[in-house]
Amino acid sequence: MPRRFLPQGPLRGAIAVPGDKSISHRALILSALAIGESRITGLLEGEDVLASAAALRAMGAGIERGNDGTWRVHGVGVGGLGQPAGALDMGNSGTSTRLLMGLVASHRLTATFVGDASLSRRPMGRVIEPLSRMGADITASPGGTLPLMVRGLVPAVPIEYTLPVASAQVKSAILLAGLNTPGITTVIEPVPTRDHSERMLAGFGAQISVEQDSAGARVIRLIGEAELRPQAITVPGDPSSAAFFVVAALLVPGSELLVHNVGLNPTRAGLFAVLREMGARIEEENLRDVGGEPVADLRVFHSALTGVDVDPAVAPAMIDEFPVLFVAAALARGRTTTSGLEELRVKESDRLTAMAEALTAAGARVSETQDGLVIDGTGGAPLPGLAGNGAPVTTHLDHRIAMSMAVAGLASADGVEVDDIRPIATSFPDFETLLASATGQESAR
Ligand SMILES: O=C(O)C1=C[C@@H](OP(=O)(O)O)[C@@H](O)[C@H](O)C1
Ligand SMILES: C=C(OP(=O)(O)O)C(=O)O
Repeated sequence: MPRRFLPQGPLRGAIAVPGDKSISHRALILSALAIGESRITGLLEGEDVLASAAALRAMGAGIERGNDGTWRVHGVGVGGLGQPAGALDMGNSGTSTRLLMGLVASHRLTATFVGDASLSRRPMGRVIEPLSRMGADITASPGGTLPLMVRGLVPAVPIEYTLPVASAQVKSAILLAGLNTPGITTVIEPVPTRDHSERMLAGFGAQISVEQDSAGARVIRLIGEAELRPQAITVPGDPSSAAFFVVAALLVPGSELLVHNVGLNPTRAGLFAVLREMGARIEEENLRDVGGEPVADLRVFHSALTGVDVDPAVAPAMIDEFPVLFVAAALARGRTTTSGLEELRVKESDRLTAMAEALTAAGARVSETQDGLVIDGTGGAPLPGLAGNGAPVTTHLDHRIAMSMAVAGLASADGVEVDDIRPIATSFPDFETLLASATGQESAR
């Protein structure tokens, strides 16, 4: 389904972003493993999270949405999941796949994981390797991709595993497998990644500790055969969704937008730090704690941005925000360079190539390196855009490419046409409604 995103006037007023996708997956999974009823408010009702919910239901958890939007989950206890009747359809969701593979690895059941064309290209070897060491029997398609089958082992074998790639999904898969494994499962993380699993496991009563070793790596230890207590969870707003509105408000002259309910966990907030370094005026208001996570409202003002060299060390804390950062860089003054971003090539699309092609088509000056993009910005002038003259940009079943190029369209002279906006529903079903509200277009729709 194509859509043309035309230049718009300022973004004003206030919006609230939907629940955090990473935290929503974890809230459902841990609730399904607690004994008794958990309640979740603010759950992201995007396709990715709903794929996790459907899979957990298929393995025996009771999961219902109340009319007031609260989700009730009847957990079956650690070790209590049962054999699903059919294949588990993970749709477009890497997080669902990798976390649930971890869960199945230490349960007495066999599950087949399938997904869409994008997910079926993504590497699963990174979870197959440690989960096989724990005793799971995993048969994957050539290249270690979906469809694949996981036969869990009970009792599984605890491992000590140093992450070869900075990946919260791999870390979480091992910890989830460790929940039903006797003994201590240890994950060593040389580069810190998002820590929602650790925080939420502690909240559910698991015995988990995090220390730094002498080399500065995080050492996470989980005592297995855990008993989880049901919780009432409020999911904070997703900084990865807020990112599109923050960048749009920075780029469109005259904007002043209040974005309510933005999760600011330091392992997720890298984009806001980089944007401030580029000269962005982003103020934090009403800093508070929601569900064990720091949250604030962000007041964002149109700002003149200057290109920067982005330190690769910040990458894990903004790994999903690079596509929209590239849009900000395309309108900044001077050059922005990024490096150390090989992981972007194995997301829903190859996000380096996809964004280089899309931004170039919209008139930006971009060159692609092996591990990053180099972008020479317009100095605040709108991108030429490509409405009406040229093929629509290709989003490759990648929601973040679609939303990033929508933002580029707002900040362009002629608009940007995106070939397919359907993937946006995987993480941000209300994106277009909120965009219409922030740009004052509701009545026109
Ligand atoms: O654990 C998570 O919830 C996620 C981890 C990241 O993936 P990697 O673990 O592959 O870096 C991120 O890109 C993804 O959107 C969500
Ligand atoms: C990479 C992403 O998600 P997943 O890995 O869950 O598909 C994302 O949302 O940008």
